Amino acid sequence: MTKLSVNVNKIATLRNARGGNVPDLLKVATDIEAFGAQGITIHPRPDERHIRYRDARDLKKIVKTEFNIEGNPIPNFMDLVLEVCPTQVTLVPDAIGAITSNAGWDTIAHRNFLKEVIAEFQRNNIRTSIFVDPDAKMVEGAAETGTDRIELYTESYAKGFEKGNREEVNPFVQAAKIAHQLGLGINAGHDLSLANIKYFKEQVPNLLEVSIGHALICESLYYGLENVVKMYLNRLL
Ligand SMILES: CC(=O)[C@@H](O)[C@H](O)COP(=O)(O)O
Ligand SMILES: NCC(=O)COP(=O)(O)O
Repeated sequence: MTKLSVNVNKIATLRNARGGNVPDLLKVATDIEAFGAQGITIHPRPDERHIRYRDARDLKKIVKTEFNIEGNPIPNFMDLVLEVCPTQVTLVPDAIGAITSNAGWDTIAHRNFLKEVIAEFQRNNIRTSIFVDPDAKMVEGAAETGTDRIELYTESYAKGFEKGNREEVNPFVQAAKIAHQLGLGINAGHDLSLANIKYFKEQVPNLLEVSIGHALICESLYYGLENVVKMYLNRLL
C-alpha cells in the first residue's frame, strides 16, 4: 500500500485570501484524516504566502497521522522543523521567487550540506526525505547523504502523461529500482492527480508515500473533499 499525504497548502491560500479563518485549516486537516488519508503535508515558504510558520505549530498539535513538512533548509525552516518535530521533513531546493518547486537537488554538488542537515534532523528523530529528479546519479548521490528516503519529483511524468506519453514513467521506474537497491525509501510528488496516479502507482515499485495537493483540492471543487480522498485511496491500494 502507498500512503496518501494530503498537501494542504491550497487550503491556506484560500484562507489567506480574506484574512480570516475560512476555511479553517485545522478542521480541514482533521477531516482529511477522518476521510482516510494517512498523512498531512505542508510546505511553508519564506514569504508565508500560504502556510504560515504558526500553522506548522498548530497542526502539530492536532495531526494524528504522519505529519510531513517540506521546504528549503534555510535557518528559519530548520529551527521551525526542529521545534515542531514532524514525522518527516522533505528537503526541497526552492529557488527564491519560484512560483512552485521546480527542480530536485543536485545531490552531488550539495552532498556535504545535505549530509549535515540530514544528520541534524535524524539526531532529533525526524525521518528525512530529499526531493530529487528521476536520475540515477542524483539517486546515488542521495544515498551518500544518509537520507532515509527520496521524494521523486513527478512533474515530468505528469506533463508527459497528459500528452499521452506513458513512457515518461520509465525514468521513475528505474530511479525507484536503484533507490530500493540502495536501501532508500521512496516517496513521490508534484502534479500527481486522479488521472495520472493509478498508472504511476502500478508502474513504480516500492512506492511508500505520495504527497498530493494542487490537483486534489481542484478536483474537490467538483467531487467534494471526502470523495476525492477516497478516490485516491482506491487508486493507491
Ligand atoms: C515539493 C513539491 O513538490 C511542491 O509541489 C510543493 O510541496 C507544493 O508547493 P506549492 O503549494 O507552494 O506550489
Ligand atoms: N511534495 C509534493 C506535494 O506536497 C504536493 O505537490 P502538488 O500536488 O501540490 O503539486
